[in-house]
Amino acid sequence: MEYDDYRYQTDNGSESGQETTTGHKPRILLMGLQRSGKSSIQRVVFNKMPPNDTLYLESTTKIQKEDVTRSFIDFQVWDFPGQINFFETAYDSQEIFGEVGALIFVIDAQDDYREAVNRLHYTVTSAYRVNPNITFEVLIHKVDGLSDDYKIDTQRDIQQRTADALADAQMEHIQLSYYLTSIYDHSIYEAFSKIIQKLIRELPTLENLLNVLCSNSGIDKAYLFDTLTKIYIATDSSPVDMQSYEICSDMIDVIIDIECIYGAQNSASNGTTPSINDVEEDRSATLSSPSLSVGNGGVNGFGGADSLQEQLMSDTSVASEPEAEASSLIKLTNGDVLYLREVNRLLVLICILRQESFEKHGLIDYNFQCFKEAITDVFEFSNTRNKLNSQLADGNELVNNTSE
Ligand SMILES: Nc1nc2c(ncn2[C@@H]2O[C@H](COP(=O)(O)OP(=O)(O)OP(=O)(O)O)[C@@H](O)[C@H]2O)c(=O)[nH]1
Repeated sequence: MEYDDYRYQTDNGSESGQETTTGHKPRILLMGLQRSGKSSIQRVVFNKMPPNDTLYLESTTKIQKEDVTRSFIDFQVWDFPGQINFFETAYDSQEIFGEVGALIFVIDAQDDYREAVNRLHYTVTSAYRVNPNITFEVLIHKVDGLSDDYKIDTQRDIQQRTADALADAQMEHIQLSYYLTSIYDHSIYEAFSKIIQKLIRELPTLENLLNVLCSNSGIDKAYLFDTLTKIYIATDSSPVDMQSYEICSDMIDVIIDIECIYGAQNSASNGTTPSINDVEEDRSATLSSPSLSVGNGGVNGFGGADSLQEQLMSDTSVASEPEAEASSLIKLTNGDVLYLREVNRLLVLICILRQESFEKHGLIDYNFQCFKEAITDVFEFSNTRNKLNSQLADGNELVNNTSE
């Protein structure tokens, strides 16, 4: 099974599999006023840029299109320059907005946001006229500098102004979702997780599978993460609390760092299996059969964290590597256990459970194998359906061309 088989196609804009037939990937647009933080968000979430480095980003002058690769989430992110109006007749708005999955509008909450709200209204109503299937998402961004009360007030005010403007334009049926975000904490990943989940056709099935896994294995909370972006693509139906999400997301970083130091690649070259079962962190982390990294190069000692991220971004050999499975266990001082299992090279499952429940880990492992097989079936099925849809659409195109 190649890793491409696990990638999703969005449902948006087509039951007919439009994205596949045109060869275009589903798009996520980042729009908003100048300096609102669009490029920073793109770099931090998808290119692993440290948040502080965004201080030196230059203003975007034309649309920056980027394919997200080596990720389960197979799409394009378009970063728009804030100063240009893309609904003017000089631009082909059908071409830009026709196939969009989500339009994310970024508002700088540390600035006077009245102009941004006007632009949001204009953008949403104009894009909706071109493509009513777009999901509209509003990031009330840079909230790191704001008090909790002020954050809530700002969100309420922006929501109210936007709702009033849409009502005046008799377009109150347009749905907008709001998120308070910052690149300096997990809120931006949490927001993207929710945004991406709306575009995943298989989400209800994934949630059901996670519910079954949790209830049969004594797991309190389970997240299915895209390893590269740390976006969770599904979770079970128990409520998500920021703390559990943050700790699971941090676990990915811990494992990648450990993998980077003790990783499998160098032992692959000398033919031995790395034995790192006794890696003692202060939280007693154990890691077995590590393969979370997707690089093929050597391990670069303690300076390796960056190089692993680089490998993550640059390696092209991932698809041809044989599948191996990473797992990891971190015991927390409060008696909880974090348990990570690699589903495939792009996805990891991270569970939170009580230490007593983990004593039956044979059962958990067995249930995980069933879960993994079910996930594989779901994506194989989706993949086959996408291919069929694409062949059907190609056939229709051929018929149309011949009849012309
Ligand atoms: N405090 C804070 N600053 C942020 C955050 N996100 C971005 N910034 C800063 O905002 C400034 C502008 O960010 P950019 O990403 O260049 O903004 P942009 O929207 O792409 O701007 P244009 O390309 O001109 O349209 C940079 O100095 C960032 O460091 C955030 O979450 N919090």
